[in-house]
Order: sequence, then structure tokens, then C-alpha cells
Amino acid sequence: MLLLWRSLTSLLPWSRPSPATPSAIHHHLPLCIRFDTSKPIPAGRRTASSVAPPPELVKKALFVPPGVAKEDVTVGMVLPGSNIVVGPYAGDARIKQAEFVKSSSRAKDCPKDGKPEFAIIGRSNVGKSSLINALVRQKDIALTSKKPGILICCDFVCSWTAGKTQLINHFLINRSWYIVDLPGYGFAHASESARMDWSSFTKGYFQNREMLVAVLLLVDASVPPQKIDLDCANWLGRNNIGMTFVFTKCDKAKGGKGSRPSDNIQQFHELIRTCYREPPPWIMTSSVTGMGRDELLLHMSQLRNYWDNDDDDDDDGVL
Ligand SMILES: Nc1nc2c(ncn2[C@@H]2O[C@H](COP(=O)(O)OP(=O)(O)OP(=O)(O)O)[C@@H](O)[C@H]2O)c(=O)[nH]1
Ligand SMILES: [Mg+2]
Repeated sequence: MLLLWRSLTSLLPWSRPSPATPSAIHHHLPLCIRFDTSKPIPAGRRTASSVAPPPELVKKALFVPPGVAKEDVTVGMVLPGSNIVVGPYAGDARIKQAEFVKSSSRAKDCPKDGKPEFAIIGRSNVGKSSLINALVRQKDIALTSKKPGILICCDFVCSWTAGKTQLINHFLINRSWYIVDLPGYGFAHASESARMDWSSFTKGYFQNREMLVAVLLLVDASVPPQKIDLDCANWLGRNNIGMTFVFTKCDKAKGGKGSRPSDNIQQFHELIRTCYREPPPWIMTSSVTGMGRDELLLHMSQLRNYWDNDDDDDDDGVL
């Protein structure tokens, strides 16, 4: 089922990394893989990619979900502050109930009840826990911190310090699916001895979670694009892990060119544009103002419902 889901997500930008030569996207920034989305999609789930979208949408590289033909996309179908088109799989996105279930120090200790889940990942202090609190509308379900404390070097080596998200935290939503808060990556002042290999922890989580619907890769929109975020996106892409870029702190309006969220987001798009055959979904959010909250939940509902539906079809032997 997992493999089938991942092949169906060839509509999505992250699937099937190409073995082709990576192309440089920026001399300061890492090489990136151009993700190949050419794998055939079963009939009935196919989008018509040969037809151009309406002229007003041409400028925006849209994420067109399963069940929508590109030529049918209208402006009203695009979620505000995003490139995400809403399709027929979008459903009831309301969070009626949320509870913290458990913290796991190892991937193999995570819940094994087969419920679908979304993982929240990003640099330390990017706002992962704050976003979870905003999504579920509870102030402290996920603990937030003032200072970044997790360290990761180039290929993801991290250390934990007190007061940060240090474990894999599962939150059960509507008793049917999970949001997962993961430790942050990034640079911090931590001793060498306190380091541990992110590969054996968070990477282990990604590679073993069959119920993972998608990763929300959080990117701080209040600072210019960071190499480590692009490295992380590339790592997820190379491992066929579906991702949505969630820009955080979009309420922060700093002065000066290049530091405004809109400028930073645009720069980020320019850097990743050449890495994907199909545009990855992205959305602007603020945990302070609530910007993007409902839109992100709607996007998650369509990914989740498609994932569930795919599971049913699989059981029926339809595909
Ligand atoms: N202005 C603004 N501040 C935010 C936003 N989201 C988070 N913050 C602030 O950023 C800081 C870090 O937030 P956290 O949610 O703890 O970040 P985290 O990514 O969970 O951090 P780690 O668990 O250490 O990896 C806190 O001071 C938050 O109040 C946002 O949307 N806007
Ligand atoms: Mg946190």
C-alpha cells in the first residue's frame, strides 16, 4: 500500500527522485535533485497536465491535487497565501478534539495503531510547536520555547538541550489521525558530547513510518533562505517523502529589502523552483495571527482523505 501511495503521489513534487545529474541552484546553496514525476498515474486519478491553466494562474506554480485537471483550475480554487488548489478530496478540516498521546525517544516506540500522521519538521525555533498549538487551538498542548537549542550540522547531527522539543511527540486529532512534533534541526550552542546523529533518530522515524501521509517542512519566512532547510528538503525528496513547505512567522514585517517575509519566500521559491518537475505545495502561516491555519488544515484534509481513499481502493483490489 505504501509503495502504491507513493507512486500515486507522482502528482506531487517529491516523488521518484531522478538519478539524473543534480543541478546547481545557487552557488552558496546545495546541489539539488530534480524530482521526476513522470511515473504514470492510474486512470481516474490523472490530471490533465498538457493543458495550460487560466492566464491569471500561469504566474503561480500551482500544486494541483489528485482529482483536479489543471485546465479546470480557477482562481477561487487556490487557497489564499499558498499555491495549493483545493480538490474533491478536501473534506471536513475541523479539529474537534486533540490530545497529547506520547513522547518517544526512538522511532520504534511510536504509536503502532495504523492511524495516518503528518510530521512537523524544521529548524529549531522555526515555530513547530507553536504551529501545532495554533492548529489545534490549544495554547500549550505542544511546549514552545524562546531560544533555539537543537543543533544540526550539515548532514543532520543534532543535540538536545533542556526545554526544547527533544522527542517524537504524537498528538491524536479527532481520534483518527496524528500530528507529530519532531525535534528541530539547526545551529545552537551545544557541546560536542551532547550531540547525537539525527540519522539514527529523526531519519529513522521517516524511513519507518508507513502511516506518514506527508511532512510539513516549516521554513521561517522572517529570515532569508537557509541552506539547511534546502538540504532537508532535498533529503526528504531523495527519500520519496511527500512534503509541504509551511512558511512560519509571516506576521513579522521587518524593514529593509530581503528581510520581509514576502521577499524571503520569493527567494526561497526561486531556489527550489528548478529542483522539482511539479511545484511542491506551500503555504504562508502565522501562529500569532492565525494566518493560514484553516487553509493548512484544509490542505491536510485533502491529503489525508486521498491517502485513506487510496487505502480503501487498495483493499478492494481496484488499483
Ligand atoms: N512572531 C511570531 N513568532 C512565532 C511564530 N511561531 C513561533 N513563534 C515564536 O518562535 C519561538 C519558537 O517557537 P517554538 O514553537 O517553540 O519553535 P519550535 O520549532 O517548536 O522549537 P524547537 O522545539 O526548539 O525545535 C517562540 O518564541 C514563539 O513564540 C509566529 O508565527 N510568529
Ligand atoms: Mg518545539
